[in-house]
Amino acid sequence: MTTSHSSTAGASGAPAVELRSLVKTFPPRRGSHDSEVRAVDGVDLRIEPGEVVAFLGPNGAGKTTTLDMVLGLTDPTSGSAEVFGRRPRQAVVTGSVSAVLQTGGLLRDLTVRETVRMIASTYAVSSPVDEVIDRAGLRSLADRRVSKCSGGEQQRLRFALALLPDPRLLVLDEPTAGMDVSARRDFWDTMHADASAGRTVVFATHYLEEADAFADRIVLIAGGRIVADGTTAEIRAQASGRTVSATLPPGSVAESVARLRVVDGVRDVEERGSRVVVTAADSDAVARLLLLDLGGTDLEIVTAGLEQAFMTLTGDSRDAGVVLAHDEELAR
Ligand SMILES: Nc1ncnc2c1ncn2[C@@H]1O[C@H](COP(=O)(O)OP(=O)(O)OP(=O)(O)O)[C@@H](O)[C@H]1O
Repeated sequence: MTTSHSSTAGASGAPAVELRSLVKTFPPRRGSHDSEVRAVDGVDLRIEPGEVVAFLGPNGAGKTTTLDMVLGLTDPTSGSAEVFGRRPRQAVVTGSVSAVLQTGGLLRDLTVRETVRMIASTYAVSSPVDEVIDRAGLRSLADRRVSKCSGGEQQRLRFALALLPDPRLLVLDEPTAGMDVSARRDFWDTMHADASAGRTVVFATHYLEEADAFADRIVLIAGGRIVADGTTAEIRAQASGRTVSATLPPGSVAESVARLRVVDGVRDVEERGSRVVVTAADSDAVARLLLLDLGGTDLEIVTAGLEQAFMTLTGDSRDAGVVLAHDEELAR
């Protein structure tokens, strides 16, 4: 299959996306005493043509607001966003960038093919309808009404629509939210095939494994800032270390936690009832202290995985909606 987009090189050699000191604030909610919300708080980022980049972060991290500025849907409070060296709105108008958003935009009574044909007719130049349907993996569903398509199939249809202008940059904001594992896998299989043709792809996700499996590069966002940026392996290395946990004698936890916190190389000490979980560079020293001095039992030492790295870098985001569970099927 051939594609006509020339995403491996920007026309002027410009990066696909360049964000400089990007800030977006929102006023406090009416009647609230809170201060303004700094949704994006000084983001500098350069994405080269052809990269596949995941924005990974917990709820409220600032992913959507950042992508909205890349798409020209909202203006920065300060700083700048450029797409292939242009202002985002110009890039959208010329078809250099398009987006797959989570909701909206589909008419329930049209079929899949009718939908693609209708949107294609709004572009001055568009990819052929049947080619786009094929590329989005929709050939067998082309005559199905949108209302009869599953959530995952409707997302593939939105993907097909985003492909129509043959954009050099495709932006996807949590494209698989609400899909089950098998629908997510199907969606990413389709995306993999398309991205291998050299298109630049930037997507936001809560799913660690999705970022790991699909992106070349992960940009970890928390509190409106980039807290890590690199390949999965690099991110793991940035937060390398081991987790040592043990059960402590009743009544001794608070004192032991205080002692553990001041040990050289200890990054984090967490209390879980009578157990403590310590993240440290030197796990042997911590294990010795726990067993010999603090009366610890049931010792466990675990090498930090990507999940631990994520929590170390963002602060524990488990409650904020980041999906840390492994989906082995996705990570093929
Ligand atoms: N229009 C708005 N008015 C006020 N606050 C907003 C607005 N849009 C976003 N925010 C706030 O900005 C912060 C960042 O939100 P954003 O939607 O960018 O995060 P996110 O990382 O995409 O989160 P999620 O994964 O939950 O979609 C949040 O605190 C959010 O409540």
